[in-house]
Amino acid sequence: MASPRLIIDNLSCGRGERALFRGLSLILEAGEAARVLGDNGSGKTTLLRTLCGLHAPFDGDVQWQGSAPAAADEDEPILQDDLCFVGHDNALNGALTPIENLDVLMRLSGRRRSQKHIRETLTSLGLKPVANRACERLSAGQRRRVSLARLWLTDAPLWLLDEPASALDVDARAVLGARIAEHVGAGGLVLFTTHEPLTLPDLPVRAIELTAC
Ligand SMILES: Nc1ncnc2c1ncn2[C@@H]1O[C@H](COP(=O)(O)OP(=O)(O)OP(=O)(O)O)[C@@H](O)[C@H]1O
Repeated sequence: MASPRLIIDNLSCGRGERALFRGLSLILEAGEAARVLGDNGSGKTTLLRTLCGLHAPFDGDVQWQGSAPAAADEDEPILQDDLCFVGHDNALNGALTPIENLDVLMRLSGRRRSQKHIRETLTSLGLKPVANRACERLSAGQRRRVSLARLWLTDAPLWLLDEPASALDVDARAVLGARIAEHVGAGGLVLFTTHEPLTLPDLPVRAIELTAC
């Protein structure tokens, strides 16, 4: 099987009728990480959501594993099996525990993970004491860690991460940075945004600047 590759060709994106950026082209190969740069409101989240198929691009083309992402209004699952999207929001149900939330999120991405595996992952991220507590009763940083735990549970090659370090303390940011570097070192691809300091050890990171319309 060919190496995974994300191709973005002359992409223009926006919200509603309003275009935000134009002319974005990028080829992200296996073993590469790229950071999307731009001011608040420049369209970084819109870009990542478009790449997932949650919005249709205004113009241009996106290819992942040789095909365009599923359109948001199709009956098929929006998230493809071979990408992991961690959005700005944590996508957690406040009434469910971290274990229950991760069970659901992994199933939605086409994977099943045992409770034991999920519990061990949460423990490794310092979340053992809250693993059975409703997520609405967790701190902001704890909720972000729960959401990011998917990065230890998924085997998807492409990660799209929107502000993954938000609400994380220094130690958790270091753990996240090491996990991203490990994934890329193993041939994964990561496209991320961040306003927080995020160090990726020994990893060259390409910079992608959005050009405002
Ligand atoms: N649901 C929505 N409907 C209409 N416009 C939206 C919606 N969500 C965001 N926008 C607008 O789209 C623009 C781009 O938003 P986006 O979230 O992509 O920016 P961003 O670069 O990720 O910003 P930040 O750095 O603040 O996270 C903003 O002007 C925002 O007001």
